[in-house]
Amino acid sequence: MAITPTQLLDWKRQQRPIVALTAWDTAIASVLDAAGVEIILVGDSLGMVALGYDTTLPVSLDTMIHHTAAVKRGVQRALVVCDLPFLTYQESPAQAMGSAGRILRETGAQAVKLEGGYPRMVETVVRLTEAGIPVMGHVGLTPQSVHQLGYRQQGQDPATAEKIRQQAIALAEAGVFAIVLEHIPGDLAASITEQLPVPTIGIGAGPHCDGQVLVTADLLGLTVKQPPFAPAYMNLRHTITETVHKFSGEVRQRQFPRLNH
Ligand SMILES: Nc1nc(=O)c2c([nH]1)NC[C@@H]1CN(c3ccc(C(=O)N[C@@H](CCC(=O)O)C(=O)O)cc3)CN21
Ligand SMILES: CC(C)C(=O)C(=O)O
Ligand SMILES: [Mg+2]
Repeated sequence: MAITPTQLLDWKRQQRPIVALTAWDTAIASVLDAAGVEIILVGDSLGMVALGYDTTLPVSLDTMIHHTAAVKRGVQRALVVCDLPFLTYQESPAQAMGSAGRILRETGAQAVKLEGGYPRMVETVVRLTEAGIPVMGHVGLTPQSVHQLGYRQQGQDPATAEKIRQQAIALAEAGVFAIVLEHIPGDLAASITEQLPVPTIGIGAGPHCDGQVLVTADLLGLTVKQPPFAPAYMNLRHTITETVHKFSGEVRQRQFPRLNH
């Protein structure tokens, strides 16, 4: 049975933590899905990790659709969420409807995610959810605003902390089924999590969110430069390097292929 946004709401009520990870291709998506991850996010961070850009801003809607369709083909159970990329939704609710509509129709993803909160995104979230499109919010460090915010932790002083809280409340009232809280103090995330009726999914937001998300390449130790809040659970760069060295050695010694290959 596929995971639904409604189910995740129940999980919050039952205080059952939600596991979310990113993917951008069929191979990794199918492994994450079989391993029991609840949410697979096709994050626009793929622009940085898979495509080598310095920021997420160059990622296009066509690129997100291309990768999300690949991810969806590898997934049976997890909820597949696609990031709306920079300037494909901020202009107007109508623009957001067009972009989200293409994502759902052309990829089979069940939901979209957008960055930002009150007042700009509220009307957009209302319109999308009224049209039957589940929306995930994202506040705190919003990487599409890197040229205003940098990649620093947000909400350190009481005024910006309060602004982030109000954005989260407004998004929940507008109808998001979950909200990503990125790179904010743990006590702020804990207090927002307690206050909101919808699940919070933290990244660099402490242990008291309803779920956690990481960029899978960070989790696996494949990223060149990890964000400070993203611990590598293994060193995949090292493992791949050793394996390639082993293969290279066998080719150069004419040990590969062996007769049984
Ligand atoms: N691989 C990867 N993982 C991520 O979590 C991620 C991306 N890419 N790309 C999109 C955004 C960018 N993220 C980042 C990137 C860097 C920092 C970071 O280094 N922060 C430092 C220094 C900030 C500064 O002053 O520039 C910090 O101490 O907060 C944080 C979040 C999170 N997101
Ligand atoms: C880090 C997550 C929340 C994200 O937005 C992304 O991967 O693009
Ligand atoms: Mg993103």
